[in-house]
Amino acid sequence: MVRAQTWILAKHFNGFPKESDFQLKEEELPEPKAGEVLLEALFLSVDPYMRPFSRVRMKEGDVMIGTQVAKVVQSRNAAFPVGAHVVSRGGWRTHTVSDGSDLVPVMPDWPRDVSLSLALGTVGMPGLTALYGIEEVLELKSGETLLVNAAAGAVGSVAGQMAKMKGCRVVGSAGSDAKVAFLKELGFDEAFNYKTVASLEEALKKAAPDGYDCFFENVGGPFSSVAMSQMKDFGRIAVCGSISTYNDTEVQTGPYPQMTMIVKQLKMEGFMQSRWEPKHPESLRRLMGWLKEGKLQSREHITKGFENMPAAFMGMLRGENTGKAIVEV
Ligand SMILES: NC(=O)C1=CN([C@@H]2O[C@H](COP(=O)(O)OP(=O)(O)OC[C@H]3O[C@@H](n4cnc5c(N)ncnc54)[C@H](OP(=O)(O)O)[C@@H]3O)[C@@H](O)[C@H]2O)C=CC1
Ligand SMILES: C/C=C/C(C)=O
Repeated sequence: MVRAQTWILAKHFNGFPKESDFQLKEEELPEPKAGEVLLEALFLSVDPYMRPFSRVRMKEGDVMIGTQVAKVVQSRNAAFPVGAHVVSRGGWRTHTVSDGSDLVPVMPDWPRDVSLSLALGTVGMPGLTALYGIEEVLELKSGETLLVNAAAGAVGSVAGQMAKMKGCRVVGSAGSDAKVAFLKELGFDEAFNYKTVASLEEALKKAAPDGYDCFFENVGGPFSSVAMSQMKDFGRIAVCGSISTYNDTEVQTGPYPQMTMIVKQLKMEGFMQSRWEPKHPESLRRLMGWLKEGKLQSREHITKGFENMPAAFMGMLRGENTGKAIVEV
């Protein structure tokens, strides 16, 4: 018998999440049956989607949704032997009994000198999101100018670096001066702190006086409207996320984008990285290749202790993370 800890959604979030919306529970897990494995979590991912998806995909009392890198500690499933590392969609749990259907083995030949936590970040779902946004949605081309917001985060930092690899001019916005310095370290051509600039419009104009060919949108809300007005004619916008709206209790309205889109003849496409799932293995190999070649830098914001999952989640929503937010058990 193993005693597992889980974090439960005690109460649907109303506005910004509170400590009391979560509840830590303990349970005794049964021994794995034929075809099952017992997993021990090593690293848990802290992702923005948990905020909006908790509302549509969860009910109160459910284990918080999420992915983790886990080690197989008991196995009655030949596909997942003891000692294997997997990415599991088991949620906020220290231990999980799984029949294997929600498990993806960590890439074979994962280098010893690369932390397995990156399978939740640069060489995982956020890295894939950046890659598909840049290549499949924007079809970014050499010489183009790209704007990325939430640029110092897990997705934005990879999107910006990929654009640099493609020979683009890249402008990033982020919420602190330390994050702006990080973006410069990554090779962004221009970066600014959207919280302290006197005018977002002026900051965007100053960074790219001729406007933007492409916009990798992670933030939504008022930032989006201002950025849209700075697009070049026939500009392309990849709508990846809308984090500035996730905690809203009332729907934000206007300014409405239609006239700007018509006059500038813009193309705007929302996407989920899961659309390209068949490409994931090859895409992960490409991300790992760039990492090993030193073309892609990766930063993590690691919080220690499973008991700190809610704090890490709320901290990420407040912008405390530079790079990928992770909890190490
Ligand atoms: N479509 C898809 O398939 C996927 C979409 N996403 C989306 O991509 C975006 C980035 O995700 P990810 O890289 O994992 O997260 P990050 O690592 O970027 O962490 C979230 C960051 O969002 C910023 N932020 C929080 N609140 C606001 C706000 N009100 N206004 C502006 N910025 C804010 C903070 O940075 P700062 O200090 O700069 O404000 C914070 O650090 C999210 O919108 C997420 O939902 C992520 C994965 C898949
Ligand atoms: C899969 C992730 C989706 C968002 C919106 O974060």
